[in-house]
Amino acid sequence: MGENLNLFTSTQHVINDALAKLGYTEEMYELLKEPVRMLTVRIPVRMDDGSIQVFTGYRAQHNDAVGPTKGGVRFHPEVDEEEVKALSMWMSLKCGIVDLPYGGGKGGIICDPRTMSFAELEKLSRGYVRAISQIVGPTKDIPAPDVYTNSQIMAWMMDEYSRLRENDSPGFITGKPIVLGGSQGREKATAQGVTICIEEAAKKRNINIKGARVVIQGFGNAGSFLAKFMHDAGAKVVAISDAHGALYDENGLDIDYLLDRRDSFGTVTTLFENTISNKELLELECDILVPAAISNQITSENAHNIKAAIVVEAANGPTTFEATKILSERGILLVPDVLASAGGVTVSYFEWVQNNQGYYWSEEEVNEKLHAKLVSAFNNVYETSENRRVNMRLAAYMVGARKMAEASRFRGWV
Ligand SMILES: NC(=O)C1=CN([C@@H]2O[C@H](COP(=O)(O)OP(=O)(O)OC[C@H]3O[C@@H](n4cnc5c(N)ncnc54)[C@H](O)[C@@H]3O)[C@@H](O)[C@H]2O)C=CC1
Ligand SMILES: O=C(O)CCC(=O)C(=O)O
Repeated sequence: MGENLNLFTSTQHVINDALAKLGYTEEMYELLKEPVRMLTVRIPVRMDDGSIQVFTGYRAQHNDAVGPTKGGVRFHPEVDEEEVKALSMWMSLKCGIVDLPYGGGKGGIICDPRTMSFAELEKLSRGYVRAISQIVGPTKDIPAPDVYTNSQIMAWMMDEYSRLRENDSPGFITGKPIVLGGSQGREKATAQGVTICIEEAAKKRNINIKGARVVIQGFGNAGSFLAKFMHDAGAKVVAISDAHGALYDENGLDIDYLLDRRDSFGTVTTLFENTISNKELLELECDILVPAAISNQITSENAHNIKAAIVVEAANGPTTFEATKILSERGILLVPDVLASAGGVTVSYFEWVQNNQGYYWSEEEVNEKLHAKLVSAFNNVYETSENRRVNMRLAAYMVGARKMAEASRFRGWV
């Protein structure tokens, strides 16, 4: 039988293992094995040429025992229902790992924003909010940015929701522009969280970040800010990539120049002639490898060829479960997505808290609180992995699942 590349069913396997290790019954797995709610919507948009295009969108809410559900909205041509379900389950785990009062949610629209005008994107964003408005809200389910969505799209969505409710509702969505109630530090938060995990993982492997060779797949929100943080910390970022290819320089790339030249979709390699493939990038000699783009990048086919000592997953689902096993057996320290990429939702939570209280914090305050949460989460997962003799992914699932399982039990659901 071939490798399981289905993100949803492979996630179910690990949740099942995690719950069994924690001593929960089969009934708890029955509850947590898929989202409690899944809405599919069709959104008609009048395009600039006068034609009508009907887009398909989703919103999945995995488990709301702990509190309202929370998670980003992805605009991408390859969005599908099972992927959105898996992404919502990972959000529940992330919120458990960093101890936020949320369950997991996630949304997506099948579209390619790179080929759409500003006006078309605005209509699509507003249409999506109208279509899902019954099941979302500041105390129900709070969206945020993800792949190919940004603060402008969050602003349109917040405005549409506020108009529908006839109430200014900044707490409906996070990742907003600062002037509309966004939080200091949210834009860079995912990369900050990944950086904190890299620092903690490097300590465990006695790697000095200064001078360490770092390879990053993806140069969007997560990847590009991470490249900057690593560069500023004295690491040598030897390769980065986008959807079109990768750039490699064994002496280190000029990150400030690349940041200056990348477009709003995280594309920069098209400006260069000398590129390598994303596949080659993953197998480069380096100390730290960070997949920060899309899912299913490290599989049983290339896991044996990964040269990094540490793999830190900024992206959601970049490593298959079979590849996780191979990397762990090879002694590579894998920091899983549900931990490494939790910086984004952590600062989204801070944004929501600030919106609810109407009082705003400085960037230093946000970063300090983020640092404390991520260091504690990393060490909790690492210790669980050591003490229970399980790999870091299973350990993270154990830590993440416990809170929602307990909340579900206390509510009398199981
Ligand atoms: N933005 C956030 O706050 C968070 C993002 N993430 C995850 O991080 C990953 C990246 O997200 P963002 O940086 O926000 O997205 P983004 O839209 O800002 O950037 C995506 C990057 O991935 C590249 N890419 C797209 N398709 C690719 C392909 N087939 N092969 C190689 N590269 C490709 C794009 O060219 C771009 O550089 C995703 O898996 C996302 O779910 C996770 C937690 C929070
Ligand atoms: O900021 C958020 O609420 C969610 C971010 C997200 O979608 C993710 O962590 O995958």
